[in-house]
Amino acid sequence: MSVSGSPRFLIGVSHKMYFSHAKTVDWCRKVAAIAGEHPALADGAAELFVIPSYLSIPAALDAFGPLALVGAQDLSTEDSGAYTGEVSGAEIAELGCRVVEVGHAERRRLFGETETIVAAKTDAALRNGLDPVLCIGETVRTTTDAAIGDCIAQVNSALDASRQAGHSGRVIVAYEPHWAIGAPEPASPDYIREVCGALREHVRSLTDFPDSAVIYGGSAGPGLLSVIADSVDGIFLGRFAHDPDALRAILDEAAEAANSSASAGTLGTDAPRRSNA
Ligand SMILES: O=C[C@H](O)COP(=O)(O)O
Repeated sequence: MSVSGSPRFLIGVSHKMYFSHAKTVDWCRKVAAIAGEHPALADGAAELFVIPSYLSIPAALDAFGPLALVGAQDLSTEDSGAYTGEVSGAEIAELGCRVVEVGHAERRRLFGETETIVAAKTDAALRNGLDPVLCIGETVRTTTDAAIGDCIAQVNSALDASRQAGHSGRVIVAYEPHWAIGAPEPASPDYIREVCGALREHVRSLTDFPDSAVIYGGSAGPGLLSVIADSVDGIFLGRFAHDPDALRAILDEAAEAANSSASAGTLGTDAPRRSNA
């Protein structure tokens, strides 16, 4: 059975700083070959986005063509000027990127990114026509209620500058509990379901940011999407997508989960509302 309408699951991968340029090119070619023949992408069950290092963006764009959205791991708060070492959203968009990561836990923890900077970067993405992959999450393991409160506050804070400037667009909220990043395993399925379910409800109420979505990241890998599919719009992968075959397995899961929800008649309610895919 094929899935009609908007892609049901966003499957994102960030390479962080793990790969050399040569390794990135090799990975992109292998994953593009998988994506080109995978029914999940052909049927609209999944949409892939790939975030390599800045220098490998043109090669990733070449390797994937229309098979995946390509993005950057960070962007400047500014669009041009005397900001040595920075890369603007304008240039990222000019290259053909469609998404950009903002506020990843590692940038907050290692590079001092504050809520104010995250909000400025989210706005820089939106005003340049890029979908921010807005990374949020509680720093320490806590109750789901506390995590939900913390995460909703982070989403609202990140969107504040754009609201004031009147900029809107699709925001891909990547819920990544900091304690689950770089860990042996993800947060438990029940924990993810509860937090992502509440976040999804909140994000769907943000009428200034239509088509927005909530995906889970933090040691995600094969086997996870199948058990959290009812509560998320996708997953965000790091280390456990380094093997291209792992990504194939996750696309298999996306196809199966999308077909099950279509058979159960829940696709219309679960599917992220999309306009620019
Ligand atoms: O950007 C991706 C996330 O931080 C997850 O990374 P990880 O799966 O290697 O923990």
